[in-house]
Amino acid sequence: MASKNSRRRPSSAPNLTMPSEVSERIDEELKREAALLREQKRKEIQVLLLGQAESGKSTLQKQFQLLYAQQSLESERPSWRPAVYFNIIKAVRMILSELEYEFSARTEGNPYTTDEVVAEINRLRSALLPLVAIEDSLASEINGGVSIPGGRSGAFVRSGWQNLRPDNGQSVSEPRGFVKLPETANIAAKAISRSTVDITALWQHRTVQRFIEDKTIRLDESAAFFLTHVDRISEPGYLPTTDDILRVRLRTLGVIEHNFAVATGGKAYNWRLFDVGGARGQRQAWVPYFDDAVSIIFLAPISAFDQYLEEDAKVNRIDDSLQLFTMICQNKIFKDVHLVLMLNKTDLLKKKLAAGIRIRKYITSYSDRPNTYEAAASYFRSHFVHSHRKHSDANRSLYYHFTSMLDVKATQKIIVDVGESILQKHIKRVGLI
Ligand SMILES: Nc1nc2c(ncn2[C@@H]2O[C@H](COP(=O)(O)OP(=O)(O)OP(=O)(O)O)[C@@H](O)[C@H]2O)c(=O)[nH]1
Ligand SMILES: [Mg+2]
Repeated sequence: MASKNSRRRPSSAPNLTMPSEVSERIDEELKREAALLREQKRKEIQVLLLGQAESGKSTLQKQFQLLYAQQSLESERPSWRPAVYFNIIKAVRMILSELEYEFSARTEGNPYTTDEVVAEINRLRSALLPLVAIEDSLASEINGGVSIPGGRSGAFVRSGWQNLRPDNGQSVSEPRGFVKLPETANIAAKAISRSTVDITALWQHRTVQRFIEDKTIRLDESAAFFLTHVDRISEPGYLPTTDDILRVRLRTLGVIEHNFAVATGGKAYNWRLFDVGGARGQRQAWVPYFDDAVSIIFLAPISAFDQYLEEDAKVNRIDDSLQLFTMICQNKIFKDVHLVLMLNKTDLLKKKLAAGIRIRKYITSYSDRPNTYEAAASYFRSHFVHSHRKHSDANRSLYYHFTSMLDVKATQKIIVDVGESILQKHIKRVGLI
């Protein structure tokens, strides 16, 4: 009996029945495409690097690059020069503006803000003014002319930023490995070379050192390193060392994908690492990348107990990190994700504790626990582990590591270990496709 539908079809309607060999060919093609896609998925390992701003995500990505794509790091090395100059200029500007503020409210009898000190600093300020004036245009050159929504200033990186150099040609008279600097970076290089003595005098000034010690002046974490190495950096043929590259601070904007070909057990895998901007305003950009991730590496800087968010000065950075981690543990979309926690910046934590900074002053619940690295590391770890236990799917394990992202040897060992466990998870997962 004819169906209702076929009765309704007008007699002029085309006959959609295909010859069987055509339909078989299409079936074959579809199968081939599906098999190709499956094969591609089998080879592709997607990993998200998550964590608040300055937690060390981009530094971990650089360590992956150093381990699995040394060649590409070599070719990018010259691109980091403007960023190193930017880090130096920003630090000088921050020191000078903090000093200006402190001097405007100075009190009688303070040996660090006497008339003589003010006169010395003012002389340095005048000498360094042309250098500081370059900061914004250098940031804009590094950013490729794009500014951060919301008007926040500074330099950041986004996808493909290394190729934004307007001129990376090499002339025959220049030494091998030398790459022409973009215009403003070139001006910055010359200004730094001319100002090396004044930068060092400012940096080593007893008032500056004292204000840094008592946190009147707060600088980016790598500022001290670059200011101490300004002589080396101001040399004409300067090329950033690996240590310089690991220390450079540039904010990540949006999500940047990095690909690494890694051979394991005779098989080639394509690791797709997604490095995200960690500031609060950036976090909504993470969402589209959640679905296909086999693993999340979450970075929590445990040295940040005495620091507050740049986005919200009332929020302690460890609190923010823990809240963010809790949200990730709770999110059902991640219930089958391989979760790795890197309790990062342990070198800085040790340094702060050795300098006598007391955790209890910033985190009252730390109470009268010893102010030692072992006690602090275990305390912070237990908070993250507890949050995971409380909010995660019961079947999901948490793999954690204490890390210092500037230590190449130790970090690479961790990357290999973590990589193996992520690969196991991946194989388990694709086995089900
Ligand atoms: N001392 C020390 N510094 C670190 C460590 N990890 C990262 N840093 C430094 O901390 C700064 C911030 O690191 P990034 O990797 O840029 O931070 P991020 O998480 O990518 O930050 P956003 O891109 O803003 O989200 C850089 O200057 C790094 O050199 C660490 O373990 N120890
Ligand atoms: Mg980053």
